[in-house]
Amino acid sequence: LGSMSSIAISYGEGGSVFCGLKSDGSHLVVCYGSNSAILYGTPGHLQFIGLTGGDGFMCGLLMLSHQPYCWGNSAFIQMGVPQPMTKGAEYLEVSAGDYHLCGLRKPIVGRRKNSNIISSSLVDCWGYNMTRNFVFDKQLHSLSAGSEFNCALSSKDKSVFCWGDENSSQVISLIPKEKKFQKIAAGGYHVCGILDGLESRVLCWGKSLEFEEEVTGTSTEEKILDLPPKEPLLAVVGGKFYACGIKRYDHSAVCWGFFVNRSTPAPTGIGFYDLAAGNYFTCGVLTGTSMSPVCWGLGFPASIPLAVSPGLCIDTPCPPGTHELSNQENSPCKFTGSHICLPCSTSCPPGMYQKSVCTERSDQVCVYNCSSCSSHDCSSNCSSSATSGGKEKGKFWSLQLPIATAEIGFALFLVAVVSITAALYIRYRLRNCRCSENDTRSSKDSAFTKDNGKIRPDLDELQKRRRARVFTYEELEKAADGFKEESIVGKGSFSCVYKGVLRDGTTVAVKRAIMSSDKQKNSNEFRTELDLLSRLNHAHLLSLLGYCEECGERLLVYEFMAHGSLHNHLHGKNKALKEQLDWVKRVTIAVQAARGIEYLHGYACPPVIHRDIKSSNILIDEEHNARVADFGLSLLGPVDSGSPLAELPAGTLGYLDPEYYRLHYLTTKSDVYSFGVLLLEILSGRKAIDMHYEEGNIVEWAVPLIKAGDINALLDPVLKHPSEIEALKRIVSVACKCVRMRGKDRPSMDKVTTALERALAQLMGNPSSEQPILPTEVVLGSSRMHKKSWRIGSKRSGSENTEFRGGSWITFPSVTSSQRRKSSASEGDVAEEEDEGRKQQEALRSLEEEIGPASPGQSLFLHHNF
Ligand SMILES: Nc1ncnc2c1ncn2[C@@H]1O[C@H](COP(=O)(O)OP(=O)(O)OP(=O)(O)O)[C@@H](O)[C@H]1O
Repeated sequence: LGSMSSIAISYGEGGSVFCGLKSDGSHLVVCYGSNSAILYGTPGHLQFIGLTGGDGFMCGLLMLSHQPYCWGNSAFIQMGVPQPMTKGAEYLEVSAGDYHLCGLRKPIVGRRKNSNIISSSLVDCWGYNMTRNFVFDKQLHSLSAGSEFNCALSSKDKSVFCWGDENSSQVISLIPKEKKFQKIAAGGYHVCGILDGLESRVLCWGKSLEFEEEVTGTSTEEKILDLPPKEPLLAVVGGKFYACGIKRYDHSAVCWGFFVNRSTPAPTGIGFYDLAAGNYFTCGVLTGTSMSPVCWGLGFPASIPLAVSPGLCIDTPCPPGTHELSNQENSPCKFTGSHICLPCSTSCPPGMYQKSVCTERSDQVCVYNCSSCSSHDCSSNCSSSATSGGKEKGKFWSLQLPIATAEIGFALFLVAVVSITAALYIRYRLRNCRCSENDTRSSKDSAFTKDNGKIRPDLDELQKRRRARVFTYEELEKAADGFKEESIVGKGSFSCVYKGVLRDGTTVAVKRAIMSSDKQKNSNEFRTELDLLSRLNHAHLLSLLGYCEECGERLLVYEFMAHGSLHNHLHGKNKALKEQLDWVKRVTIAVQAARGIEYLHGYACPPVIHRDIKSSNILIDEEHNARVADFGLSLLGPVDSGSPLAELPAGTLGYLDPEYYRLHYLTTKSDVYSFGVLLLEILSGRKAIDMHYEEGNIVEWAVPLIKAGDINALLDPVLKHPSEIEALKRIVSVACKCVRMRGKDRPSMDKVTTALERALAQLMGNPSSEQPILPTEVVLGSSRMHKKSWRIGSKRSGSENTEFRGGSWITFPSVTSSQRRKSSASEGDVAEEEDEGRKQQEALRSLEEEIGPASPGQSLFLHHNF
């Protein structure tokens, strides 16, 4: 509803969405909220001049073509560039009502002077019985759409002109005659305008106001009525049955009209640059440098983490009565000569007087008249400014300093008490997370003994407790041969990895953090990795043996993985390595990696989200077993995947969950997406991002192939197709589900693991899907931490769960694979999987998930790894 702006709202049954132009001057749009059709349809790569929203859809005016472009869902308007579109038509403004969109055309240049046409306006509308070209014999501006009608201001006499469905709105017959307006805003069934002149009073009319009688006469529990403010306003917007405005003197928001009872009121004490209204809620951009959006009312999007542009960028000088948005280091208008114009405040609040007038560059400044203070704000402001100068200052401080110091001291004490209590509580809660009895060791059981004054690890104890050993720098330097270039086995973004041999002959990998300017980041990642790795124990997670933190050096010591990373096998220079990785080995690696991740998600308490699942973090040991490595970015996740962490995106592009990087929703399903990319990489042998392909992103490349049933084009050409091609199809289907756009539509890791295990069994010539899952050690002959008691066809007892090692503060319940299967089976997964096997081909074709990762062209993808 309302006029085009840098921010817009969509509402309706599909959910509420707030969209705004980014505050970085890119003119790109970003949206938050709950209507997935809008969120996933947001054209992140298109630049817009301004935005407008309706019921279930959002539209913007494209910077390049000056034509509207809509996304979301509407039964009345075609999404994309609305049709029919007059060839070459260009628009100055667009505005959306509930089910329609109108655009005010640019005046056509080159017409004869004095012809009537020059003072005409062309308005094109689409949707709700309005799809036609309107020609009005007056020049119009400030187009503003209500539910089922439109209004605009006449440039000549500043009068209001409206058209559309008069029956529902009755705004046309009620237009106040001979009134001049600076601005107007159409709402559901009413229009509000700011009257021309210094008073800047608001005047509203329309059918919405008839509700006054209904409301006052009936239950005030249901609706609340507020009358329009008397103060001068800067801006006005219209909701369904209400309107909101920005007050001239303090930029605060005020709303009037009818509100459903549970609506939150407009926030007080804060100023706004601009507002946008939906049906029952309003959002505004806060004044100051934060430019953060804030919403109120009913049913608004819960959290909007990103700053947005506070206005439209124009390239003409700011008109009288407005001033340029100044002193912004990161101006929202990057194009030369373009700027945002904000209305001048014309009067000062009571008790204040104008210190300087509004200029083109800055707004007026109001200060308190200290000689006649009558409000608390004035007194406190005047006393602080008075005491801030001359002798008074010294006196003030001599009186205030001890009080301030005492206050600060008390505050610090309080913070310390609260922090300690919180820390103790968290520790207590985490202890309660433990399910294993082994964890309840006394802290006196130190794993370290004193040897000649130096702390030395008690290896037996360490082995039992699986705690990290503390190494000296000297020890590790020696082990890694002085950290010479020749000892390097790999490099990451924040570290170099060296091969080393400890004094006892153990071959280790020493990960040495590269000192970057962002020391805090390094340090945080180091500690996260250390904390997590020293506590997590699983056959398919890389074991941390110890660490060293001396003189600013941070080193982690891991088991050495003789065969390097999966990335190196699949994409390294040595082509033979890739060929050696046959289908059984590849799928085994996938199963093992899945088991490691499943353990992080399902068996640790609280769950751990890896956040950086990718082929270079899947390492392969001497016996070709896969281990998930690199917990530098890991987070302890929410207990259920339905409560996402609002985290800023981190990870490796190409593997990043779109929901995570677009909406900052981080759940265990973000790892599932990355794992899906990894599966596609294993199946196809191509990199996650590969600019040699037309579709640089593997998901964009693979999913259409899968949907078309062209599995042959997907599978790595280096390997011959296995006789059990159905097994690979099963994995292809799993991968496709993992990379679904919505996290909630992706399977959980335990389901992924079960499906992969079945596929592996099938691939190895075991056709029965009833067959128990093949343990890794049988496939690859590993002796590491596994019992080899299992044989194909044998039954496995619940106590034979040897995959999970030792306990720790993160709980690892003794759940066996078979138990896992049972629990899955209870959810009907087994049946689903079997069914899936039969309907494989059919399912592949009917995959309807909307796949749309960010295009590789986006700068986002220009990442170090590729
Ligand atoms: N324990 C290990 N044994 C053998 N090689 C290893 C080991 N750990 C890491 N490497 C090698 O070092 C490389 C770099 O590892 P590292 O974890 O530092 O970075 P990365 O995960 O590849 O990248 P980034 O840190 O940017 O995510 C790995 O790809 C792997 O080839």
